[in-house]
Amino acid sequence: MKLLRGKSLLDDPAQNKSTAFSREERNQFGLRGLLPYKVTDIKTQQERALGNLRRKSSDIEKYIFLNSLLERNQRLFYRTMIDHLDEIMPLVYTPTVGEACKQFAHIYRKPQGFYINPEDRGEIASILDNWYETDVRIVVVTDGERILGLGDLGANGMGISIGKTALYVACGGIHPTQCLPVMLDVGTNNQTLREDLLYLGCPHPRLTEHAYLSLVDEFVQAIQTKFPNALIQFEDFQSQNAFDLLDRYRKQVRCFNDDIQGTAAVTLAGIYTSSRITRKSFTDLKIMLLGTGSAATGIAELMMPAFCAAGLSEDVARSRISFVDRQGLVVSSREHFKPRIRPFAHDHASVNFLEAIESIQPDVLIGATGVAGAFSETAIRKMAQFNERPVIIALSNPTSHTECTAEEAYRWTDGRAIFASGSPFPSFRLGEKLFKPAQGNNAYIFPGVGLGVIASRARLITDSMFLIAARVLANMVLPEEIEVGAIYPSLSRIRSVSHAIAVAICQVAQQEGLVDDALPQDLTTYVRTLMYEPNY
Ligand SMILES: NC(=O)C1=CN([C@@H]2O[C@H](COP(=O)(O)OP(=O)(O)OC[C@H]3O[C@@H](n4cnc5c(N)ncnc54)[C@H](OP(=O)(O)O)[C@@H]3O)[C@@H](O)[C@H]2O)C=CC1
Ligand SMILES: CC(=O)C(=O)O
Ligand SMILES: [Mg+2]
Repeated sequence: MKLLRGKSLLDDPAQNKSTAFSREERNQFGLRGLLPYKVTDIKTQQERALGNLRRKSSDIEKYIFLNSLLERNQRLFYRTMIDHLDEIMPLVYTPTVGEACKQFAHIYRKPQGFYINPEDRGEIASILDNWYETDVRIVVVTDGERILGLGDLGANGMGISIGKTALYVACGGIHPTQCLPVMLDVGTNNQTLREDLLYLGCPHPRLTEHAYLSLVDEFVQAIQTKFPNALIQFEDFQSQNAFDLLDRYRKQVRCFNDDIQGTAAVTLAGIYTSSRITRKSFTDLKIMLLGTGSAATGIAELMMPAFCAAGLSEDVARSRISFVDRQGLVVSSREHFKPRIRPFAHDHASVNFLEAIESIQPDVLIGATGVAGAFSETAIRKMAQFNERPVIIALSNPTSHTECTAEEAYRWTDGRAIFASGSPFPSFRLGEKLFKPAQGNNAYIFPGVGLGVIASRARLITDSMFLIAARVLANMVLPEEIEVGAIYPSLSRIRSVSHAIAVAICQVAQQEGLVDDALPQDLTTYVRTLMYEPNY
């Protein structure tokens, strides 16, 4: 790290300690006179930061404040975030990041991350030399076409890459210098954005077909060349591209798609835990998915090996999973199918969503539609008619797009629902009973997977890694959490979750022959020593 002095030192977010510079450091680094008298510690700085944060009157103002703190003093930002995850994660990540993406061009202060656009074609590898860090291990890339449930936000989608990298650091212990958020700006089909004077992305329609794919190819190749130890996380791509790119690279490149694979793992973990609460056997469960996009399809495709590993035949496993789309239950008599959904079509009469619930009587209902209110009162009440404890997982983000709220799920089931949602809901009291809804978000998975891949230097990222991540996550839910109906561990333990997932990923990587150099015997200690702890 380059040794800085004076104003340059105070302006460098990675090295700045601000008022925590000691008298000796102030002397040594030419800081005398540039700081007020008192030397404070990080805890006191945190108090000031939290006070300033809490004085802001809206979440988007809090987001702006936190972002500028990150730009001022990286260690103070991450220490505060880690110590106050319940309060800060919803401001840095969903739901606030959704609003921040919508307003990205209007609240823009300073460049963060890396922007690539079609004019960079043929030069991506060389312009990556402009990135000022050399040991990049995590690349989170989006093209902004499906940001949360908000649709095409073009280059404004950079907010999601930035938010995910903040979680890699805070929840997964990856060093900030090792993370690179990327916006692959291929244009936007969002006319309103294109006409917005302040919009900062390429104001033309999206690249498609060969022009699109060849740019992504060049980007992936350039990352391989420039940062050979990095993994690439594809985030918030439109569904067809998401699957096409994953299929294209997953056997050659250390990469995964978070919306497909990370979401599948967190949902599977929730399903495992729910059967501890309902005392139903995992292999008896019937799962119904509303939506047939990246998240829902990924879940079904990971449920299959999970069911089969638990003893079901492929046919029986498949019969336990049903999809509902805009037309109703996906049935085999249909003429047109999405290819990945066809295997899950049921030999069943064509019925609408409500009739499908009534007829199939699923144990678990999962929403991945991006549509607010897609779980109606009638749908939830039906689930509660034949399930003592209906499992309702409303994955869609941000909160304004959730299939149902926590309060609705509990009220409409007289408090019997086992509920989780993509974005957080506050605790909720119904009569005497206090409910603490859990957050079913891939944030429980990708930081640990990333840490494990960094630790093992696994060449590829496989489905077995997501299966084990789900198992580890489920096993970490405590009896007292089960007691209040939570199917995920408390967020305050997310770093331990990531650590445990990473250790398991190292083991799988070794078993699958994806590791070149032998790993230390004591993986638990080894992985822990890799985890970044922000302190001065
Ligand atoms: N909690 C978490 O960790 C995660 C949450 N998500 C959230 O899940 C949501 C979906 O993401 P993703 O799968 O990637 O998005 P996609 O766009 O790939 O899929 C959305 C799906 O929902 C379907 N759909 C839309 N409206 C309805 C409706 N009224 N009835 C039935 N189906 C409907 C769409 O149908 P059609 O194909 O016909 O348009 C499409 O199949 C988003 O809100 C996202 O934020 C995603 C990843 C992780
Ligand atoms: C959580 C997430 O990845 C999404 O909503 O897209
Ligand atoms: Mg996503």
